[in-house]
Amino acid sequence: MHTLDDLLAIGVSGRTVLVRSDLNVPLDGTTITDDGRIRASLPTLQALTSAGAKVVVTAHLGRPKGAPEERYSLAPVAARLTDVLGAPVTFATDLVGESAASTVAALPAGGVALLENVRFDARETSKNEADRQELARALVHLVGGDAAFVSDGFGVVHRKQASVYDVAQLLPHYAGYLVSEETAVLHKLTVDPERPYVVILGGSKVSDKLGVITALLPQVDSLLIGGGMAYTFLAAQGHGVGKSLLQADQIDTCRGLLEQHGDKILLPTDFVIADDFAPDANTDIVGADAIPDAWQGLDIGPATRQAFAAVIATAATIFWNGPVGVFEMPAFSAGTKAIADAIAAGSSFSVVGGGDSAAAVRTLGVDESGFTHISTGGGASLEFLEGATLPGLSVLEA
Ligand SMILES: Nc1ncnc2c1ncn2[C@@H]1O[C@H](COP(=O)(O)OP(=O)(O)O)[C@@H](O)[C@H]1O
Ligand SMILES: O=C(OP(=O)(O)O)[C@H](O)COP(=O)(O)O
Repeated sequence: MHTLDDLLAIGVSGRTVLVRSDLNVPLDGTTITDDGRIRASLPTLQALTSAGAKVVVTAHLGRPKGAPEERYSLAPVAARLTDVLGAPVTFATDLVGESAASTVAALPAGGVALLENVRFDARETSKNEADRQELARALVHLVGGDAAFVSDGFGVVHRKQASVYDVAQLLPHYAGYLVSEETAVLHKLTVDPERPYVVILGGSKVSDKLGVITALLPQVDSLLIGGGMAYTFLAAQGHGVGKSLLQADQIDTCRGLLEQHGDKILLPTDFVIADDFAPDANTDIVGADAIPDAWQGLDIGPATRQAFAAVIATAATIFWNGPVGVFEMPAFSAGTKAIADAIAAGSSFSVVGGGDSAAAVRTLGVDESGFTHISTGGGASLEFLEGATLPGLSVLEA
C-alpha cells in the first residue's frame, strides 16, 4: 500500500490532490459538539498544503437520503476546519456542479477546498456499481485526470462507496496519515492480544454491528453489551423491551449467539428508562425484565455499571465501541461515563473507537490519557478487528 509519504516524495507542488476525510462530527443544530474528527484530519491536510498541493476534500455528514438536506450541510464543518487549520477553506456548495468546478479552478497551490456532503448524491452509496463509478468519474473530471487520491477517512473505509472505493480505482491512490496510524494501532489488537480481552459494544447502529459480533466472539474473553445493542438480546431472552431500540429481524441471531457463547456475553441487568426520548422525560430504574410497554431504555442502570466496571478492571486488553446510553442527554450519560472512567482507571491496552464514543470520552470529562488510543472509526474498527476485508483499504493495495 502506498502512503502519503510516497506521494510527498514524488512531489505535489501545484498538483491537485483529492482527499477523502471522515468529517462526520456530532452536531447540535449547526453547532459542532465535538471536532475530534476534524482535528484528526489535519496532519494529512497540513502535509499536503505545506508541500504546495491544491487540496480538494470530500466527506459526508450523517445519513441523508441521497439528496441535499440543509441539516446535513458541511458548511459548519468548513468553518471549523478553517479555524483549526488556521487557513481559509473554500466551501463548494455542491459536489460536482458549478460551485465545485469554480472553487477547484480558483484553488491556489497550498489551498484547501471542501466539497458539500458527498451523500447528497445518491450515487455515493448506491449498491449499483455503475452508478457509483459514474460519480467517481465525475469527481475525477472535477479534479483532473492527473490528480492523486489520498484516502484518509478511516471511519468510512468499511464502506464500498464512490468517494471511498470507486474513485481509488481511477486515480493513483495513497493512504493518508490517519488511515496509516489507525490501522497500525488496531493491528496490534488482532495479533495475540494480552488476555483477558474484553470488548464493550453499544451505540445505535444496531443492524450494522450485530453482524460483527458473530465473528468477534471467538476472539474475545468477554463481550459486554449496552446501549441500543442490548434490547435485541433482551428480546431474544423473552423480555419485553417497550419502545427501546429493537432490531426485530435479528432476534433469532441474538438467541443463537446467547446459546453458543452465553458464557462470554454479559448483558445489562438493569436500565435507566424514560417515558420519552427527551432530556426532560420522566425516568425510572428497573430490572431487565420490567421495562413497561410505553417506556424505553436509554442507559444501563447502576447495578450494570458496577458489574461491567468489575469485568473491565480485570481486562488486559479492551476495545470499546458505542455509548451504552444516550450520553448526549445528562439524564442518560452516567452509564457511558462509568464505562469510560473504569477503562481510564485501569492499565489495560485500551482502544475506544467511533465518532460518538470518542466524543463521549472527550465531552464527559473523562481522563483521555487513560486510553491507549482513541480511534475515529467505530464500525470500521470493529470490521477491522473481526478480520473482514475493508473495501476502502483493499482498494489501496491494488
Ligand atoms: N439505549 C439507547 N437508545 C437509543 N440510542 C442510544 C442508546 N444508547 C446509545 N444510543 C446512541 O447511540 C449513538 C451512537 O451510536 P453509534 O453511531 O453506533 O456509535 P459510534 O459513533 O461511537 O460508533 C449515540 O448518539 C447515543 O445517543
Ligand atoms: O460515524 C461513522 O461511523 P461510526 O458511527 O461507526 O463511528 C462514520 O462516519 C461512517 O458513517 P456511516 O456509518 O453512516 O457510514
